[in-house]
Amino acid sequence: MAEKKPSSSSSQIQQRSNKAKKFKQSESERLNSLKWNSSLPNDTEDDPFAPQFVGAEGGFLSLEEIDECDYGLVFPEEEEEEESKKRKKCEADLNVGSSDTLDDVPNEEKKNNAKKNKKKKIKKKKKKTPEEGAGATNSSLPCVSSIEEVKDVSEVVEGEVDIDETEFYAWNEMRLHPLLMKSIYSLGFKEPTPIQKACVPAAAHQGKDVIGAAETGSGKTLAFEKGNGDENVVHENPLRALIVTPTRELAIQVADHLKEAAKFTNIRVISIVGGMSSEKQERLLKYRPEIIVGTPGRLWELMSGGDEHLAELHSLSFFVLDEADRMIENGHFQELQSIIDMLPMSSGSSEGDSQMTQNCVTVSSLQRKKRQTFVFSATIALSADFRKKLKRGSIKSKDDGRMSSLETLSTRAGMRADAAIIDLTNASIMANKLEESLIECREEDKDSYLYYLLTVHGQGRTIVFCIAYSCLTSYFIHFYDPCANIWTLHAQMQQRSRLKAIDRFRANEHAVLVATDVAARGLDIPGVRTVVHYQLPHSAEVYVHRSGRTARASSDGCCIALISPSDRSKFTSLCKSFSKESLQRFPLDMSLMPEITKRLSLARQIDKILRKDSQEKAQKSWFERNAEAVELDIDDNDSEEENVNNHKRKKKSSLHLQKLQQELNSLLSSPLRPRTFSHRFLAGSGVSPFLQNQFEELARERAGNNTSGESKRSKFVVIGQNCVEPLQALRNAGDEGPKPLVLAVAQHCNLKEANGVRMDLKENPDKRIAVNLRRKRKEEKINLRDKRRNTKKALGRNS
Ligand SMILES: Nc1ncnc2c1ncn2[C@@H]1O[C@H](COP(=O)(O)OP(=O)(O)OP(=O)(O)O)[C@@H](O)[C@H]1O
Repeated sequence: MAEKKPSSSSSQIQQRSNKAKKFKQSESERLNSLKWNSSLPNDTEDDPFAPQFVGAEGGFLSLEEIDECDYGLVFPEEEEEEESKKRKKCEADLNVGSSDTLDDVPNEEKKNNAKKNKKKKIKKKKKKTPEEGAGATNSSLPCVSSIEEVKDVSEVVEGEVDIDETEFYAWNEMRLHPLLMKSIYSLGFKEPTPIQKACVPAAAHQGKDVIGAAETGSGKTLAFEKGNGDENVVHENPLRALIVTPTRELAIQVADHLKEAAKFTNIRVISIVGGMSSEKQERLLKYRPEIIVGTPGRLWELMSGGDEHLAELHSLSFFVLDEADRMIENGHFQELQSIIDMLPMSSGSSEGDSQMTQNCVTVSSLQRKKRQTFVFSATIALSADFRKKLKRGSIKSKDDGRMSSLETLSTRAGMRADAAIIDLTNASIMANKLEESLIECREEDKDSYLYYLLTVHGQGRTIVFCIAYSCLTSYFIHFYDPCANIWTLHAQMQQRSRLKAIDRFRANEHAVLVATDVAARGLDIPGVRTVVHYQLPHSAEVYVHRSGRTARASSDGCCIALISPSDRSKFTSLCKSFSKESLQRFPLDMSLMPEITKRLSLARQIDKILRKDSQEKAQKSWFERNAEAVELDIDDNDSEEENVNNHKRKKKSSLHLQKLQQELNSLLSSPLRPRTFSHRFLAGSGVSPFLQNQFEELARERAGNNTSGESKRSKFVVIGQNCVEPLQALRNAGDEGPKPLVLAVAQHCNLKEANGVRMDLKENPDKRIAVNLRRKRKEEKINLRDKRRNTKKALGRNS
């Protein structure tokens, strides 16, 4: 019988695998001569994970030590295909799961992703030579056939991302894993931020624990992602990294960042947070993802419920506390304490302590030593005397009763005494490019000033922070913008609505988010230009985090605090904690305030009537419902006269309501007018999209009403628009030079005329007052002179 010839593709696979084996052999000889600097122990005898995770001389795997098979960098052997298929299925499920968890992802986005994937595939196909193409078809990972190719990272990414390798010099210096570098290229991060530069070598190359403090928006998330990204993949999928964050939104955001950073690897990331279906999360945990990001409450719920994957804390290589100082605040997160107690103890703790780990498998001391702990926050350094300790670089290994709770927690989490302590915060703790300012006003006028900021300067995204959501009553939100570019976020909302609010806020570049402090920490939404502190927070830390939602990642932004007399002392002590003498006052055009006050007063009256009505209805229906429940017939005991009076009262109130509504609508349909409003031109210190819409609406209305040729006189033209953001307004106020022209709406004029005529330059109120005074004095002088002349004349006549 003729011998069956192996198919050409299988012989190619065979050749490839032989080539890879030969290469590996020669590489391992070369590796023996390489030095590896590591703080980790060399003794790996009793460490079951050592072969996979620890380099030849301890620490992370070096680039030369990377086994390409673990990254899917060689084409899968035939017997591996089955497993690869299984894995892909799991991944697909996980993806479905995660998008389920965030099932508010707009369909369009999903479609775009699908399109992108398609594009990528086409690109890859084009690049492949015939031999490359043969084996690569089964790999879900990039088509790299040998480790030599992996070394030149730019080649791996070529064709998908435009790369000038020299631009990424600083990253290349860090010798990160090629697949991680690929993600960095695709993210377009040209160079590491200072905190990344400081943390990555300590964490990834020296294997150290890290306590990191750096300003908000400085890239701390990616600083600990490096540790995770340098991972190897193990087919038994133990839990490798556990990241704990204080809020659900932050956990989901960090998980998304990690997914992005690990997108070219097989590493799977899920978020475990409260407010979402725990059954679904349990199902996702069955796929044994390597990285879990979660909030303490739900994590502990599932852990204590006996989830197998979560109980495998002995396999943990990385334990991260993000926004650590928030989690140790008094009365918060008892669950975090419990989770930490489940961790196998580090070498710093006594052996006996490991008995505390009830659900955990008992592990060797070596495994415990191998776990790295990372603690991050922008405001760690603010807490008590921790800053001094950070500077001295002294973290005590034993609780002598004088440690701060953060130190206690770090120690309990197994933080080693030689942890790298990186404090990059400046004296003021705030982000470098953040401009702070304040508006002093009465408590009851805060709504008016907020309305002013949003209508006159509403460019870019704005977050308005308050302590309790109820302080900014719904009337403001409805009346400010009925076409609803304003969203709310607070803890009483359902989790799905919370995520939806964030998505919608992200989707519109001029949206407003009214939020409580659940949004203060960690939320990374690009394009937030302004943060308004409608109410001051209870602590300096929260002020820093709130303000840090703008001016992120080297961009600029501003925050404005509304300070009422009762806020003054709180604000002074807040400024003291940042060593600030004074803050700039936000420049205001007070001539707009009377009209704003009028609009708000109408809106308040309307809201009062509506609320009274709905309360009455609710009371009535409550009474009727209860009567019905006990089968009571309700007699209408009111006399005829009372009924008539009631009816009259209701009619009167509804007429009044109608009138108020009409009045408000007519005000809202025209732009804000300054007190000294010229019907020829209108100019302001800045025009928000909202105001701009109003102008345009008005111009359209005028054009519609006047179709004849003689309509020129009543035509509105919107010209010379040059929006002024709050930040710009602040900077202009500081400038000595002329203020920018902003907008002119010209009645009965053409563009030329409008440009040529007087524009209202944005003046500072003090200047205006001075001009008025001068004019008054001049008038008084003239009057006096005339009087004197008259008396002289009269005297002359008499004599
Ligand atoms: N090397 C980099 N180059 C450019 N942008 C980066 C870099 N690293 C991170 N970023 C971006 O900077 C933004 C802020 O990063 P991140 O959320 O990690 O900041 P953070 O320090 O954790 O802030 P916070 O203290 O407020 O939580 C993110 O949008 C991130 O994508």
